Amino acid sequence: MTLKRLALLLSMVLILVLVASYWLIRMLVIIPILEREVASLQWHETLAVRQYFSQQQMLLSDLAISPGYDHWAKSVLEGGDATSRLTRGAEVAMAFGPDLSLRSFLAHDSREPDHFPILVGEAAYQRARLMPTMLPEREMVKTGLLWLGGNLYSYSASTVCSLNKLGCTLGYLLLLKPMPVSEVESNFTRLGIRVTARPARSEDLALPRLMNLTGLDEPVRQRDLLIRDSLSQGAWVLSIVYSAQVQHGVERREWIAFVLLLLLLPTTNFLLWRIFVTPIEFGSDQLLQMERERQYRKLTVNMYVKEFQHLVNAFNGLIGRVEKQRQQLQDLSQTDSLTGLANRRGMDHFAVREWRRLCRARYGGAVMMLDIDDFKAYNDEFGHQAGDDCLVCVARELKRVARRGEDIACRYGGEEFCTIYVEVQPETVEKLAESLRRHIEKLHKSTALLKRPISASIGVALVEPGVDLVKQFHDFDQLVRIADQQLYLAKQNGKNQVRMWRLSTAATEKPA
Ligand SMILES: Nc1nc2c(ncn2[C@@H]2O[C@H](COP(=O)(O)OP(=O)(O)OP(=O)(O)O)[C@@H](O)[C@H]2O)c(=O)[nH]1
Repeated sequence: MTLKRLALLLSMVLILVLVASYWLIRMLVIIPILEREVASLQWHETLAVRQYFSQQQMLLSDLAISPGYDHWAKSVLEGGDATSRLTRGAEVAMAFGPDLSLRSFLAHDSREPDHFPILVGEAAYQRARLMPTMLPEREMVKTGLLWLGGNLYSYSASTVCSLNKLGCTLGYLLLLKPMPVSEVESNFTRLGIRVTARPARSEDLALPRLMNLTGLDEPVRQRDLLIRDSLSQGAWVLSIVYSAQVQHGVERREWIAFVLLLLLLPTTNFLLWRIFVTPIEFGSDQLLQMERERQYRKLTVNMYVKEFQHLVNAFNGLIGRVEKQRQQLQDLSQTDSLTGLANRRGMDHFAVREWRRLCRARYGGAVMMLDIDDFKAYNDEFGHQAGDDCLVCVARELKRVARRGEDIACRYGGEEFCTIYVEVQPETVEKLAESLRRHIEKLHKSTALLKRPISASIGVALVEPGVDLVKQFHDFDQLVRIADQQLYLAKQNGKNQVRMWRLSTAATEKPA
């Protein structure tokens, strides 16, 4: 798998992990917390509804036990105006407005005071035939909610005594306060709660009761609560649609966040690409190129990631050390250990490089072969060590005359040396060769290493600037062979002399 694909895959996995994590946190943490919160809020909203209804009943209850109630009730029952201020106790009822109505009825069964038969209207009043005076000590005041003729009422029922031929008959006064459904609904609309009421059906009787708010821990959108009417033994259902809701579905904001997250994909991919892929690709391309060319260099890549940069630094350090060791090995393999000059391999290496330049630039050059005369005799006379010292002394002289960067002096083998001069004037080479010969002649005077005077024969192959070498020679060795031939001629001619072969642009002569 390529790094590009890996980066793409990683960024996709990253997004998926983000979405999955969000989803899990939402389902396992946020929603349960929300549900608890909403359940608590809904509980309070239910409580507010219950309190509203309780308050309505309490108001009637307060009215029924207030001191002016009896007189007011009596006058109203006898046809007085319920809202008249002249009626004693009317102020008690004034708080309820003109909607308040008072009904009376006889106790159906005084043994069951909790269950009043509902008798309303004129008939009930006639049957009650109330005495002009009410019993001051009413046995009880009962309050509740009543669904009557399609309307909702809050009521209070209190006992009264009606005198007739049979004596005192227990009766009831029913104080009714209409609670229009629209009014109830609008009362809760301002709280964000929607409340509707309807008569209960038989299947509704199992619903939880409004006045008993236990077991309402689960948040729901709408809750139906049963209100039992103890007067009529009827029941009705109050439906509460809560303002506090748990949104289980994915919200628009979440979709937007999800889309933004998807848009993050190319962004994260780009960042992964820039931070990881591009530098690594660049580095690996460099490594592949090095492998192809078999030339190892330091990586020139800047990693953004610290650890990767450490790897690059370590690689570069390693390459640096290997290159240094390779250079040392190359130097060693191309250096003569006795004299410190380049050996034959070193000379070949140099020659191949310079030959190309020589051919291309035609700046001229020279190969000088030098051989110590009668070195065997010197060796035999003073020993091998003295012979080595002699070689070292001659090598120093060669170094001295080939000190320019472009020149190279090397030990060609045994007591034979070779110096290559590039970009040099012919006269200079002549002078250098002759001066070298003379210096070697007088060398014993300047160093104690030499036991006696020595001499050297020199053969030179000189190519003047401008000569087209390609036309004349196959390779550099041809020049070396010519110089060697000149050396041979110098030896033949009596040694301790310089023999020079020269190729000028004008000359057409072939080497001898
Ligand atoms: N001490 C020492 N002697 C060496 C070394 N390499 C070669 N020789 C000796 O150099 C001598 C070369 O002798 P020859 O080839 O006969 O040449 P020559 O005696 O110089 O005679 P001409 O070249 O004709 O002047 C041999 O005796 C080799 O043993 C070396 O590294 N150290």
